[in-house]
Amino acid sequence: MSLSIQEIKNILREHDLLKSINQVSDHNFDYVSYDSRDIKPNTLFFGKGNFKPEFVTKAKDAGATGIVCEKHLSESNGMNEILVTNIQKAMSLISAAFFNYPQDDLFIIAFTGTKGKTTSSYFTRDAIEKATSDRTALFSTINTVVGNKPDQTFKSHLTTPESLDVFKNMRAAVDNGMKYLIMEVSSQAYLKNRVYGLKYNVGNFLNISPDHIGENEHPTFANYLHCKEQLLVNSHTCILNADSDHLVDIYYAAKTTTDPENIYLFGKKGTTPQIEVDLDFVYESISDSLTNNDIQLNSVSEKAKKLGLDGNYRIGIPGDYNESNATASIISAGLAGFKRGDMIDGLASARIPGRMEIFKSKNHGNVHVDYAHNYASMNALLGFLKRQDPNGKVIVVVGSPGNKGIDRRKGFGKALTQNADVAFLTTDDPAYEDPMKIAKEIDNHIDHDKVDVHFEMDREKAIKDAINFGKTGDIIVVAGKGRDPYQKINGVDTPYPTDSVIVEDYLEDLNSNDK
Ligand SMILES: CC(=O)N[C@H]1[C@@H](OP(=O)(O)OP(=O)(O)OC[C@H]2O[C@@H](n3ccc(=O)[nH]c3=O)[C@H](O)[C@@H]2O)O[C@H](CO)[C@@H](O)[C@@H]1O[C@H](C)C(=O)N[C@@H](C)C(=O)N[C@H](CCC(=O)O)C(=O)O
Ligand SMILES: Nc1ncnc2c1ncn2[C@@H]1O[C@H](COP(=O)(O)OP(=O)(O)OP(=O)(O)O)[C@@H](O)[C@H]1O
Repeated sequence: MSLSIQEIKNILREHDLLKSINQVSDHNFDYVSYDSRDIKPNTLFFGKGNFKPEFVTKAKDAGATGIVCEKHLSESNGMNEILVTNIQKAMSLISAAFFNYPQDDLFIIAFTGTKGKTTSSYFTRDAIEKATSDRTALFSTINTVVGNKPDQTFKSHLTTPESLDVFKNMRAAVDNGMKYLIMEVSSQAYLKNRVYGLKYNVGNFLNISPDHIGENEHPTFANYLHCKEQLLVNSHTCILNADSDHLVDIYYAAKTTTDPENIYLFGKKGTTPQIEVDLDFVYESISDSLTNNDIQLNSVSEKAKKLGLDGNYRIGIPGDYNESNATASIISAGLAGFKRGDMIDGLASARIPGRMEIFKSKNHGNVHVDYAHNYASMNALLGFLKRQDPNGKVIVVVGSPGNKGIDRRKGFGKALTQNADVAFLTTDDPAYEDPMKIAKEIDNHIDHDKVDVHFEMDREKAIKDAINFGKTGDIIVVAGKGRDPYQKINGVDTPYPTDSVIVEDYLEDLNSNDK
């Protein structure tokens, strides 16, 4: 891979991003990086975000010969300096060119939404994996998969990576023989231009509710919605959940760049969308249990009928909200050319790490480990579990993160009051805040006539206490972290065994002791 200064100049001019170039030599760059700890000879270094001038010196000393940034720095004297009006946009466009536009060789299905991005991405990959002969890459919050060898699957740091990593990972995927890519696109990715210039074959809008608003995230809900809608503006074909809030706004965002003939709306049977546009697909819940869901999908419009997707589908994990996630996945796969028969087995056996994992105990009720970590997901999860088993007590272990999503504290208080009998408030990525202070803020929003509240900041102990509290028939929910292997404490990712492992190990002990 290599890229010349002339090519960079052309790209930046075309996109009106170039301020000036101070060219000291005429050569090609052989490597690109935004991190001074990852430099090779002849690197083009991107000075982005909260970077410090000393990182430029470090990069130069390590072999960087060019820098792209927004302001001149004396530390870059002697380097080829490219000044731009927007570093994030420039980095995305230059990275796509450096990695030789790998997106052109992938059929890309993208998902956005407040909830269900990871689930729908896994559903889609599992559904088509066999039919693609294992040639489906995945960029998800949990794992990044760029090939089939063990070292080609690795843990993700962000839901949607930095643009340079997006294109680097896509190049790896193409070189490893991947033909399809399923990716999650966060609103933050648009706010930070991590996918600037990228187009998707199919873009899904799952749902929207207030989240990720506050310091370091979105300034307002309007900005959050706007950022999410950019996925549709950049998709050749759009799939919209017609049961989503703000549907009119979302539909018109899709229509600005996509012919309505290439917009597919789906909804649950019996609900009336807030828009006077006919649905293309309707799904009906046939059964939802604690082990799986069955749905019937019916095409309504002529264009939907052509996809040949009608029929019954079993979904491998429980949660009635997963019916809409799976419907989006099925239509996405249909638009990629797959038929019902290609995907029914994969969808029926789909599993998502840390989402709706159920662990059975002999005498303490069943334990559900799930990633629910805001009002919408907690309410959907607890509501579903209560409908399944209305007689047991609902016992919930939950915390709320520090320095972000402050609104979640109120949301958890509300969801617990509506659905829970007992809450064990604990620690969840406290960052630079005191976890007890966060727990007290959740508690301020709980109605104590309805919920019995316990405080235990050691998360592992809180989980064990909640299990011990449970009796046969009770529903124990460990929410918010799933198989997340860290607690983010004071800027450090502190290793944590994961909720799932703690529950599994503890129940193994209890079950072998309990008669
Ligand atoms: C607000 C935001 O988007 N921040 C991201 C951004 O930070 P940043 O550009 O300021 O980078 P930084 O880590 O402060 O460091 C500054 C620069 O100096 C460089 N550096 C640093 C140290 C050094 O020795 N040398 C050096 O060159 C770094 O590589 C970086 O380029 O770039 C970093 C990677 O370079 C990300 O880790 C960081 O995400 C933060 C940690 C984060 O948590 N973001 C969340 C809000 C997020 O993006 N979440 C969404 C999901 C939301 C959802 O669920 O919908 C996501 O897509 O993951
Ligand atoms: N369509 C949905 N509506 C409401 N809740 C959902 C939906 N899909 C999943 N959930 C709940 O939200 C949790 C997170 O789901 P998932 O990881 O798929 O969402 P996500 O959009 O990737 O979330 P995040 O952006 O927080 O990483 C699940 O564990 C489940 O409790």
